Amino acid sequence: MTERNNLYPIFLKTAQLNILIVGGGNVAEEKLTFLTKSSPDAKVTLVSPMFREGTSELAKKYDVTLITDTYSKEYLKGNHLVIATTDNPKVNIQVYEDCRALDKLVNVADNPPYCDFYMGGIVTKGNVKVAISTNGKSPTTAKRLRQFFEEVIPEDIDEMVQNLNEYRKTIKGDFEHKVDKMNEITQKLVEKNKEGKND
Ligand SMILES: C[C@@]1(CC(=O)O)c2cc3[nH]c(cc4nc(cc5[nH]c(cc(n2)[C@H]1CCC(=O)O)[C@@](C)(CC(=O)O)[C@@H]5CCC(=O)O)C(CC(=O)O)=C4CCC(=O)O)c(CCC(=O)O)c3CC(=O)O
Ligand SMILES: NC(=O)C1=CN([C@@H]2O[C@H](COP(=O)(O)OP(=O)(O)OC[C@H]3O[C@@H](n4cnc5c(N)ncnc54)[C@H](O)[C@@H]3O)[C@@H](O)[C@H]2O)C=CC1
Repeated sequence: MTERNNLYPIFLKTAQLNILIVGGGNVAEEKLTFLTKSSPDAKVTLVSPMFREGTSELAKKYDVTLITDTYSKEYLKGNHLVIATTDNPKVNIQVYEDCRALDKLVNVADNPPYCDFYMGGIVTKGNVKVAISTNGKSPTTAKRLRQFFEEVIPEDIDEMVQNLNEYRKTIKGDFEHKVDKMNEITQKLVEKNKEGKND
């Protein structure tokens, strides 16, 4: 049987969660860059003996706290999600084990077996967000797909979402009637794609 991706994507309300990144090097900066690009309201703390200049810049721009120290278990307190990015595999695995013991979700960025979740490729257009994962098999494919969808999803998709949001408030009747109406007026979206037309 061919393999399939069994991961379940969820859309986290980052404004009401605390995220800890352990480490302050290239990988930490990459993860922080994509995290804040998608979720500028994310509350993030980094703990590391050293930080890159770009990381300090991001910390000034967003809700990011930098703690200059080596990792210890105490830093997990108050954090819901943890991402370990140090260049010391023993430290990363320690972070993983400490998190599992406390039922916190953890990602060891360079080590898929030690991830409860993966960071994905992300496209945001107004209220619409698309997240992409290759099941950890090819991050570069996730990046290319992200770039592809950034191109093909129209910039005005948010206008349609806003209009439909207004319209669904105006439909009278029971739930079933509303569902039928919403399905009816959005039917053309999928029909067009089936016929390969874009206008
Ligand atoms: C499993 C996962 C765990 C996680 O980090 O969450 C993971 C793991 C690893 N990444 C590695 C390398 C690279 N990662 C990228 C880029 C991204 N990686 C991201 C996610 C993930 N990376 C998760 C799986 C997601 C999925 O399911 O598809 C993205 C999508 C999101 C993000 O980083 O936030 C972001 C693109 C964002 C964007 O552009 O939109 C590039 C490309 C580049 O930078 O150009 C390279 C270099 C090329 C290469 O090596 O392929 C290595 C090898 C390290 C080594 O060789 O030692 C491992 C470890 C391994 O696979 O074993
Ligand atoms: N550079 C890359 O693009 C990739 C690197 N990797 C792997 O990921 C790991 C990290 O890579 P980089 O970020 O490039 O390394 P790096 O050397 O740039 O950063 C490592 C960071 O970890 C911090 N650190 C070390 N011990 C610590 C501790 N006890 N507590 C807290 N922080 C600590 C360091 O101060 C530094 O900020 C390496 O194992 C590397 O092989 C994996 C994928 C890609």
